[in-house]
Amino acid sequence: MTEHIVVVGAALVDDGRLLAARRSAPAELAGRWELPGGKVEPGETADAALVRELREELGVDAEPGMRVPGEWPLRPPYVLHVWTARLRPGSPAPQPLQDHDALRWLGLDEIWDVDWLDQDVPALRQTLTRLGDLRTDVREGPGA
Ligand SMILES: Nc1nc2c([nH]c(=O)n2[C@H]2C[C@H](O)[C@@H](COP(=O)(O)OP(=O)(O)OP(=O)(O)O)O2)c(=O)[nH]1
Repeated sequence: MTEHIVVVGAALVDDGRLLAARRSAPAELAGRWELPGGKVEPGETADAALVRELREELGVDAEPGMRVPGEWPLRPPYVLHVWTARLRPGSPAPQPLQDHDALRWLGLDEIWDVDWLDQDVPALRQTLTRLGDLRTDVREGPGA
């Protein structure tokens, strides 16, 4: 039986915008955009991993919200889970400290303006249906 290892991606929302992060490594992923996050460590809960990864990668103090239903396959043995998150009051603004070389806050009409990792596109589509205010008027994805 193949064990899945969960990668948590944060749908970090602030002021009606979603944060996208551009990967700086490894070479095959560099330049593509993703939800910030990372691997859940053994014995760690997903929401704890999310808070840890966002602190390490972005320097923010984040509060996890809800898990977006679904699981998206990445390179085996990894699978992507998405959680909504927001910045706690007083959190520093995100900076690309680790793993990323650019960040963008995307408004409603900008979600599909960046070159998301292919495997993130279905996860994002599902996430957008769960994001309340961000949902309205969002196009359905590349080619839609
Ligand atoms: N964080 C994140 N990783 C993603 C997404 N989509 C996607 O394919 N991945 C892949 C990239 C990596 O191969 C893997 C996550 O690894 P990572 O490098 O972000 O995780 P990490 O910080 O725990 O890494 P590590 O250096 O400790 O091994 O999942 C996504 O939306 N967010």
